[in-house]
Amino acid sequence: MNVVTQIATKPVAAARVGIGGPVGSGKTALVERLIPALQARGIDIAVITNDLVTAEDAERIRRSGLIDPERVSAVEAGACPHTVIREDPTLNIEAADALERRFPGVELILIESGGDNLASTFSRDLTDFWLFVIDVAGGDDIPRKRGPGPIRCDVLIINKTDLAPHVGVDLGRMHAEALTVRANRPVLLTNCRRGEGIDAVVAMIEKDVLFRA
Ligand SMILES: Nc1nc2c(ncn2[C@@H]2O[C@H](COP(=O)(O)OP(=O)(O)OP(=O)(O)O)[C@@H](O)[C@H]2O)c(=O)[nH]1
Repeated sequence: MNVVTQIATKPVAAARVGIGGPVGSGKTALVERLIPALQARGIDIAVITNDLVTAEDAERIRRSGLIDPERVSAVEAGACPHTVIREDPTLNIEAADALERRFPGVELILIESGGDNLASTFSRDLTDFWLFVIDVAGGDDIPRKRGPGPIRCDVLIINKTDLAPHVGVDLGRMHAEALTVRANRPVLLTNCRRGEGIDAVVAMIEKDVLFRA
């Protein structure tokens, strides 16, 4: 087989999108909102979750009925999950490769992981694009703390916008400060409880990850 034929017949790998952020910020809730929204756009997806010593998040998504449970893989980090999404992402790369072999049409793999609070980042060997989820109830000073997660991610998601009035957060100011510390790179607002703001996240994935018009 010549080189041109080899390239033409090589299966196209799925895009890999990381979803990181502090414990409880709403990463799994975002995945649960993204699954039906992406499927409605005809996007073939699979999911990987990273947990410390359990498969809690994977089990929750499998039970949700939103996706074929076989399309959900769990990586048990055994240590702080940032180890397996940044320092040595071998386990996650193997899990993603296995999903691609099993589901050859898969176009997008969502890789959820908590980790080192505001310091967690994804290795570029693992992900093509990554989102970092913080939440309003965690405090409006989070963007100002300039953690590597909120600063370096491709898009910062500020979730739980519904809680702003209850925790005394000025959402407009928090959004503006997040844009400032990120030098105007994308910041999106979501309410995963009610599904608000999800369309904008899907549109960004379609445009910037899947390169669909
Ligand atoms: N009010 C409100 N609650 C939310 C929202 N998104 C998530 N939650 C709630 O916040 C809690 C944590 O959400 P999860 O999706 O489990 O958070 P997580 O980041 O996946 O948590 P870990 O996997 O433990 O790191 C749950 O009780 C959710 O129902 C939101 O937009 N608004």
